[in-house]
Amino acid sequence: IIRFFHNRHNNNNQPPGPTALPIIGNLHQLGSKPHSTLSSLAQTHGPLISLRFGSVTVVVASSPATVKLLLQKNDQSFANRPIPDSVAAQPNVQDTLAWSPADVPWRNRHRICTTQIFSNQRLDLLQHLRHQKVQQLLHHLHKEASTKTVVNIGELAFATMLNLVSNTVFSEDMVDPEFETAGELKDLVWRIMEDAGKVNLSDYFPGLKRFDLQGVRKHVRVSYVRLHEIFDDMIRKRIRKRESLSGSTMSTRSSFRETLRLHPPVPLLLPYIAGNDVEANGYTIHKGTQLLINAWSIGRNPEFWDDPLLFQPERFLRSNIDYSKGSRDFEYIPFGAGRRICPGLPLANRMIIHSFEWELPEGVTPHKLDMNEQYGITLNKLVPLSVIPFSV
Ligand code: HEM
Repeated sequence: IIRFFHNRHNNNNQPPGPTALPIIGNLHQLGSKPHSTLSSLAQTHGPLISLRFGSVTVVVASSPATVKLLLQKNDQSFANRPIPDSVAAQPNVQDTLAWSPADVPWRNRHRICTTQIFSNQRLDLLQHLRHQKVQQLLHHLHKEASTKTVVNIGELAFATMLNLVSNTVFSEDMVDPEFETAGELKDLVWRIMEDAGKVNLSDYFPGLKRFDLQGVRKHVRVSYVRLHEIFDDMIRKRIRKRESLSGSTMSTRSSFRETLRLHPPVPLLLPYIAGNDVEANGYTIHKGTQLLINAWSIGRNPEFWDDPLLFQPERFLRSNIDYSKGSRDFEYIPFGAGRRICPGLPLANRMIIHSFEWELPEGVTPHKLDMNEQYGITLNKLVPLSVIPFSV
């Protein structure tokens, strides 16, 4: 009760929002899809809203301009994250990059990630290890397949990547009426990726010295560039062929980006906490307030995206913006933004898993797939996708 009156007293100039009940605040309003509820509330109250989750005051930003203001202009004030009790209960939370305070050790570890672990050069060099892991995963899936027949991707998901892959490759692409034509593309991807993954390139490419790392790197990079060029070229041809751009295309890269726009695996990013009072849009975000960023809502905002609910990978090809690192104007932020942006982005961007062949279980057709979402810190499919892996 003291907290309730204390909070009411402190409400001065907070961003607007729905009325909060004593003790529970707005928790009863969130429902099973908070990202979607918060998006609707933003339509009523504006792009910066205040709520109370129990005794915690939370501000939610739902427009690119507010995200830019908070995570770029005021990035010092929002450098830290509140640690939820459920996370704090786990061992060594302070040692994880995601939840540690933005102090000098965090900065060093973040820098090591960017320069040593996820740099393009390092990712190129370690590609063969990732291939090995994929092979192990495939092996596991085959064993599963021989015993259980159907593999539940939902259960296997290591939250972000596999969800994303399952959303992109299975759900949206399979709905494409021209999906049959993907066979040719798959052969092509397979060939190029195999080239890129050859460990001992000297056997494969005469003239390349065994330990000529420079050459290996060059080749690997060239392979990726070639892959993307070929995708882009195929899509352009298709665009020319069919003046109307409805339906999906077969570009892996654009399909991944489009999937991330419509189904961002971390819909509210990870929470931030205000280190001091911050003025935004004429309101005050008080020190200690939690900040959520609704990336899900921003990706579906008709002000920034034409026909936002349609799955149209072509939109990324038509745009001149370089989306590989998010966007300058903050309308595309599936990896977050600002100083705590996801350091795994370069790895996620190139994890095109190409070794899988899948079938839907009998009686299931692409059009019947349920694309509804289930909320969690990572967004899952409400009905997990079941598929049968075969012939690798
Ligand atoms: C599709 C794949 C992925 C998506 C969509 C994704 C998304 C995100 C998002 C939204 C955040 C929070 C950013 C913010 O609060 O502004 C984040 C943080 C983080 N991600 Fe990722 N991520 C992906 C893959 C990866 C991978 C592959 C790694 C590492 C191997 C990784 C490591 C991290 C770490 C360490 C943080 C915390 C950064 C910090 O707070 O300093 N992520 N990610």
